Amino acid sequence: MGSKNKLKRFKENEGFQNVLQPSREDIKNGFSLKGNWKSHFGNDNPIVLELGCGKGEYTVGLARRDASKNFIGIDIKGARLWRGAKTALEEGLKNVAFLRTQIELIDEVFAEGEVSEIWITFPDPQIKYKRTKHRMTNEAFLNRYKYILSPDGTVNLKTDSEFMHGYTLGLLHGLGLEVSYANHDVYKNEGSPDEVLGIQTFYEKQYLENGKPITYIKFKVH
Ligand SMILES: C[S@@+](CC[C@H](N)C(=O)[O-])C[C@H]1O[C@@H](n2cnc3c(N)ncnc32)[C@H](O)[C@@H]1O
Repeated sequence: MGSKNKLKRFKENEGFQNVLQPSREDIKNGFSLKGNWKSHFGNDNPIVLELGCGKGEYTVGLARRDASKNFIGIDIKGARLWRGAKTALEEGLKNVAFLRTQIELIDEVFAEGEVSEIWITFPDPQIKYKRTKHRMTNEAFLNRYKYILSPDGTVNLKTDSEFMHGYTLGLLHGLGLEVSYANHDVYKNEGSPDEVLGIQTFYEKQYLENGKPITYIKFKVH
């Protein structure tokens, strides 16, 4: 995408009421919506997050299917999440928001137990050892998810990366955490939930065109 187009999207994001772009200072000084997301949505419905949402296919796709929950897509790239925000506005989806921030700050933007479910969709696997700290299912991230999730909250990981799939299963096993469901090729091996098969992301479509198997794990962190 050209820089002119990006700038146009950044400008539009500023006017979208479903896009929140707190500065690092806003967050460090005590983010106003932390523990108070119901004031943004005007209801107390369960909150579901999509982390590293890109264009927000899961945020929008799940929101279309379930009006009884609120969905928040989080990504640092404003020009990408613009796509999901624009679609949600065009379709009048009131249960959608996008938050432009670092996932590392997640426990500063949501209060303890404020979130009911997390989707991690096609994260960069960060295979190199020195990149371990950026891997979105490492132990430090799992601890952040544990803090913001309600006691029966769940995490969903959908990825093309066999490395990420195996790494996460191994880590969960080592930590004694419950894996509710795992599938290493969701379109070949039956049994995945409808929302796993029925919503495809931008990256996923590219991986599918190249014949890569798509994996899925549903797990708990408490
Ligand atoms: C491989 S893309 C996947 C995007 C989308 N989920 C999809 O499947 O099409 C990973 C996304 O995660 C975002 N991301 C990676 N690390 C992040 C971080 N620490 N905080 C916020 N966003 C991050 C990137 O900006 C990128 O949009």
